[in-house]
Amino acid sequence: MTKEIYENPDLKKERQNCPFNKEEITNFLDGGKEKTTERRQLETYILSDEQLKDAVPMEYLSHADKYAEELRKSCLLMHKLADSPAGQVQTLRALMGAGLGSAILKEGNPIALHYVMFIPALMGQGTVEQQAKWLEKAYNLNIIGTYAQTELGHGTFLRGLETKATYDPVTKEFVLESPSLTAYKWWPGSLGKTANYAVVMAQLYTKGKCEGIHPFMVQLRDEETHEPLPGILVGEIGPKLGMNTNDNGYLGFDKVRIPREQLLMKHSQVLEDGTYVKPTNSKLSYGTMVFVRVVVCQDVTVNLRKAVTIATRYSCVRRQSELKPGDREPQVMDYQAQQHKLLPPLAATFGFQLAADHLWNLYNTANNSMEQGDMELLPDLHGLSCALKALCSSEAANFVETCRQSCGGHGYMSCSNFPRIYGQVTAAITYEGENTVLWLQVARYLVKTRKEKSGGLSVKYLIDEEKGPRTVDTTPEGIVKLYRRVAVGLVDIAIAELENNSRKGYAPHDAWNHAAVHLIKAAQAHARLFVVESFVDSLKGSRLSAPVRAILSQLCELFIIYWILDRSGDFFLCANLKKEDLLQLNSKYVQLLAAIRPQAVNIVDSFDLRDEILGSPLGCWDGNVYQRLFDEAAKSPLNQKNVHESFHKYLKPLLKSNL
Ligand SMILES: CCC/C=C/C(=O)SCCNC(=O)CCNC(=O)[C@H](O)C(C)(C)COP(=O)([O-])OP(=O)([O-])OC[C@H]1O[C@@H](n2cnc3c(N)ncnc32)[C@H](O)[C@@H]1OP(=O)([O-])[O-]
Ligand SMILES: Cc1cc2nc3c(=O)[nH]c(=O)nc-3n(C[C@H](O)[C@H](O)[C@H](O)COP(=O)(O)OP(=O)(O)OC[C@H]3O[C@@H](n4cnc5c(N)ncnc54)[C@H](O)[C@@H]3O)c2cc1C
Repeated sequence: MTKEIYENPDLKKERQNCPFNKEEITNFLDGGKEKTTERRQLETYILSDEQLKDAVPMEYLSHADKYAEELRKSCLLMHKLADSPAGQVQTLRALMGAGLGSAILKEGNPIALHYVMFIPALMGQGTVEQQAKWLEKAYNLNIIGTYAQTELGHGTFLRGLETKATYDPVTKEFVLESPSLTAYKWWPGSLGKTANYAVVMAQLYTKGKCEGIHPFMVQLRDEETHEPLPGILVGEIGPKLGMNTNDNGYLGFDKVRIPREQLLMKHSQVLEDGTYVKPTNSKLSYGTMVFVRVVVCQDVTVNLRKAVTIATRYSCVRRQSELKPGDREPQVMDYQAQQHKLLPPLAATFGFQLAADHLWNLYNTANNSMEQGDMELLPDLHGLSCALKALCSSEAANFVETCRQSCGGHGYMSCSNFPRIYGQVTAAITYEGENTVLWLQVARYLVKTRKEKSGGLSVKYLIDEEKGPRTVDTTPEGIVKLYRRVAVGLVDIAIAELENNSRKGYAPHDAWNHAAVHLIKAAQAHARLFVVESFVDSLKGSRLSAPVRAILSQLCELFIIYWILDRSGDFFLCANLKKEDLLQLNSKYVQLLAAIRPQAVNIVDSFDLRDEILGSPLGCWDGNVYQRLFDEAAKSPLNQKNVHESFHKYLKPLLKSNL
């Protein structure tokens, strides 16, 4: 006899008469039918392993036990790599990302940095010989590494890092030193307890001169005992807002000697006699960060998809208040206010993914040409990776918090999974370049392009002036033009501010600092333009069935209007927008909310996120929210006995004390 599968009647209704093929959207997001099949096989392979399941929710474990438990699962996952149906590379990608990996390693993967930064740093910064020496060991997990750059005193300002690597031509070694407390490395993931090697970024001194920061391969711990090597002072930095089992650590050096060959010398070298050989571009040593910024865009998008799926399903199960006097309480999703909270982030997941795909393609093209010595694409790659990393992470963090709020009190439970998702997304605002700092990097590129009339593909619009009348057209293509005018207009305002500051007698650096508010606005408008343009163009170019195209076009239109309504001042200022245009866009926006509302559950279903990946009683496919919340509460250690021992110790004496 087959067991009947429960499905909440409201969700069941939402799923009836879906006008589009959900599987087609799933394939579109996965990058093809075969990719979907592979992903599903991999998920079944990993998620069906009983040893990878948690005996108790992580929240109830101590800080140290959480780490040990996540490390246990992480190592087990590595053992499973060899037999994975998706092949090692695909499996690793899935396990390191915010999707499948987070279903198992909920609090953070203690060996993530090995794959996300250590191996990419070896590949991007090491010579062929150095790669031959360390890469195989790294792939075989004979060594586990991290990327140690940030210090207690400096994260953003890399030129200010204090760790010193001084070349000694007599012994042909570098001497690593942390000259002060603020020179201690602070933050690198996996550094606290897991890694035994690190790529360490340090100021290179040779022949009495500082040549700036360079990457060094450094062994931190004994390969057998795991004890720190002499002169290495290493530990964990303690609990954080999220990602608590990433064992972020600290690291100091007390005159640690390493052979000359451990400077990663792909781009610059120190010869035996101490002669320094410069790289073709001084920023090539920043390459590992560029790679991770590209990956972050994809990661925060997957996290946003999870948050939106949880909030959307819950909002269709949850009934509250009275919409029509005397009627049954409505699904909270039927309030326009709730649609306004959830449908823009739902649409954003598509916009961000399509922009992130463009960035990934640019990364690969630029990297291939840089391997041939051609650096032409580097400024555009740096500009776009900073712009999209900053935009996707900050918007996603705000959207995730809105999703949490949209679930009322239950969204505040740890088991809702919002705290973890938020902890991960908001971290991405800070790591890999704090967003404000990245916006200012983008602005530097925009101002330079506009003034010098030269720049890469992503900023071409700043060189080619718009021709023809500046009318307001509210078709998607017309709206892209409005965004373009805003981006150009805000760059011009920032430049005017810079010039104004110069006229006031400010030195260039002061003129820049006093124009920061305008510069950041311009950079944000540029990033938004890129996302909006990618969204509109990608839909035009893709081979989609009419029903799928129809729903994705509605989402696209909703999203690009949402941002205009959100920042209408910029559009009045720079794009000729009039009150009537805004009112027209406003009414189009609310019509779109109503038009998309009936398909919200079907759209999130098409993300095809398994319950284990969502990790939330509020977002499960079956909508059995209340029972699942109760089941979660039953796991609390406080519910294992009717009376807790602390009652006898503390509360009872107080109750009897007649205060
Ligand atoms: C899972 C995640 C774990 C997390 C890990 C981490 O967080 S790891 C830690 C992550 N930590 C961080 O992310 C730290 C964030 N901080 C930084 O990345 C840098 O200190 C900086 C970029 C803010 C400034 O650097 P600066 O003072 O050296 O530079 P400047 O401003 O004087 O500009 C000079 C020129 O260089 C150009 N240029 C700059 N960068 C790049 C690049 N990557 N590529 C190419 N070009 C680049 C720039 O455009 C400009 O060009 P122009 O106009 O002259 O043609
Ligand atoms: C979860 C997590 C994981 C991390 N993992 C790693 C890792 O694996 N390896 C590693 O090396 N590091 C890692 N980091 C460190 C991270 O890269 C830095 O924290 C980040 O680059 C910001 O630097 P900071 O902490 O020095 O901030 P600060 O630069 O001190 O920022 C403080 C404030 O000053 C502002 N500010 C700074 N400079 C400017 C400026 N020029 N103009 C205007 N405003 C400015 C910032 O916007 C911010 O508001 C991690 C951090 C986190 C949170």
